Amino acid sequence: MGHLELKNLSVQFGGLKAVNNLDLSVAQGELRCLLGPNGAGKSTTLDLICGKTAATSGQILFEGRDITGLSEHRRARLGIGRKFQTPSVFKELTVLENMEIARSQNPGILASGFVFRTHIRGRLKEVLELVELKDHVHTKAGNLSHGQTQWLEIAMLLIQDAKLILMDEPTAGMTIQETRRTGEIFNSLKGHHTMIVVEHDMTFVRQIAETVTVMELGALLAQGSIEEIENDPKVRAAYLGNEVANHA
Ligand SMILES: Nc1ncnc2c1ncn2[C@@H]1O[C@H](COP(=O)(O)OP(=O)(O)OP(=O)(O)O)[C@@H](O)[C@H]1O
Repeated sequence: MGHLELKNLSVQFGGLKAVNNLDLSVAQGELRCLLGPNGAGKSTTLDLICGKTAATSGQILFEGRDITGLSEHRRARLGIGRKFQTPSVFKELTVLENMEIARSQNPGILASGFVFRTHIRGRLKEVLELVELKDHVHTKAGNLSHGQTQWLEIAMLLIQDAKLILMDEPTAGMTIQETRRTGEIFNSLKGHHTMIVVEHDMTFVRQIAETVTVMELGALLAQGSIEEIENDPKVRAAYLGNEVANHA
């Protein structure tokens, strides 16, 4: 039994089956890369898992529990964290204040900041060190670089102890150095957090990949190691051929 299981999952928007009878099993602590051409249904799959979109049919099991009918909020409470493409940090607040809010999940609890600091200082330090923001705790989030803002968001999911982290193109807009560092961060999270990462940057995918799942037209096209995927004629025809051509 995987940490997360999608069984025959579908969602239909009007006449379009954006996700079509998808089966997927992701093990505890695994980092799964999700690839596929534009419109393949990758983001919609993340929407279905976090509860932003309701499934038309099929099942979603998280830690063995059927969460298909639960609200987005309830799923978040169970430890499913989503990082969207657009950052959702509070720009006027510092890195530390953003982390405090993430931890409390309720801005009203800021008043208990002292208790917060004493209790989770160790973990906070560890997380901020990991994302290289420990020297920026008093920097306003609005003054961080693009890469740092993305890392702050990841740190906010980590401090919430998200068990399953869903990320949609986390390296979009990052420099080569920031992308590489993001890969190192993800690699160090393996085994501790289950992650599903939608990505187009193949250099990054090669850096972090364990099992790779490729979608096309809402369905599973291929699954395997990065070598298997890159050498799969079906995948090359549907996706990687274009990617290589686009980035040549
Ligand atoms: N809320 C919605 N209403 C109607 N159609 C939608 C909705 N969300 C997604 N779609 C459609 O579903 C299909 C799958 O979209 P999705 O964004 O999941 O693809 P993707 O694989 O993430 O693509 P990309 O790589 O471009 O982000 C697309 O044809 C999209 O237009």
